[in-house]
Amino acid sequence: MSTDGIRTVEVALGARRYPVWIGRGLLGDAARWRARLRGRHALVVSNTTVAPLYLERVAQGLEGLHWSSFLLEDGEAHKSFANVGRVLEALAALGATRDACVIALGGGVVGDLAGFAAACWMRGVDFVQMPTTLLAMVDSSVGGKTGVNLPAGKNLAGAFHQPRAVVADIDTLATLPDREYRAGLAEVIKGAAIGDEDFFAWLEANADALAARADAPLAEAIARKVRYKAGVVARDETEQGERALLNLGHTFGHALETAGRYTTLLHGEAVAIGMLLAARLSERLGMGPAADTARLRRLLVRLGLPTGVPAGSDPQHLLDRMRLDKKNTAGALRLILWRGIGRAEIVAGVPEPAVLATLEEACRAGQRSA
Ligand SMILES: O=C(O)C(=O)C[C@@H](O)[C@H](O)[C@H](O)COP(=O)(O)O
Repeated sequence: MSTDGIRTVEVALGARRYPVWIGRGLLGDAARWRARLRGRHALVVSNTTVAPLYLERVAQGLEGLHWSSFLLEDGEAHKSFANVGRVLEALAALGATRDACVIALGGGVVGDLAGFAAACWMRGVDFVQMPTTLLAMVDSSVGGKTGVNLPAGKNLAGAFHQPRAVVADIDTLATLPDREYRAGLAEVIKGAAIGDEDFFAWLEANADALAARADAPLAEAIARKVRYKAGVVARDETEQGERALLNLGHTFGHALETAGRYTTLLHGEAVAIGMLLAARLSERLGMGPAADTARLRRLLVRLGLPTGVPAGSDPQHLLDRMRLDKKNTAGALRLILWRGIGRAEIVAGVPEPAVLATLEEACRAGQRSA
């Protein structure tokens, strides 16, 4: 950590390496991030919830540039192709040239969509991530996965396009609703569950402090998760191997999100449920110890996250959704399973009957608790 309390994690991608700055007051610290903007045009993409709170702070740093803003409606349901088209129209209206920069000010939806628009405009211009949710800070803003949802599934269209910088201003979390904050903690837990048992134990020890948003543990949790993810991305930028591990809980989670038309569960909530389903499936396949599933469940519950599928979920429908996951190969499910805390594994050819049985069991339990 530097003397001003800002932590820097570097995503080491050679000539395209970039910093993730984590700390307080960063949106107003234009001297730092403005240096990452190359040209004279900037388009700030945000949403109708975040812009009234933070757009002005960013705007002060854009003085002297030719810039404008484009606001989305808030929510995952707006991460659509139609809205990418609208962002591209806004870039055209701005007269943005190839050295323009798109600034994503908001959560994961804003970041993914704005990044995808940046990847498309004139075949690719710079973008800077300014995440304002915990989930975006610890996960979606880092690593260059951009894209949109289709009615058929989550994130089915997109591009790898790395940002020029990630500006994670922890002050913005002060206005984040509790439900969204907890959803972000799911992505923190995920990192530990995949590959860092010590971090998992640290999360258990600090769960109450994190639930209360205590300053120091929160900054530490963000930095640890970002450091973990940055390492994976640097080793496997385009998910040819190891990076797929970051998808723990996502195949189940994406199916749940899509089945609920992106309105029932927040992404982090779906990931929490999905991780538990992956753990239960691993148990069923004789891979993961039941004690670790229970430990994962306890931590999720302590941090206020859901652990059961929504009432009315249909197992066969969820399985059908899972067949369209990007990790699959022709005719075979490829899932992230685990051998216990800190030991996730990529498993190809997962038998569908076992997946269906896991879903059926979860849906029966969901029915009982409805
Ligand atoms: O960065 C990654 O790689 C991840 O898988 C992180 C996920 O948590 C994130 O939700 C990601 O956007 C999902 O990617 P997808 O490839 O499953 O659509």
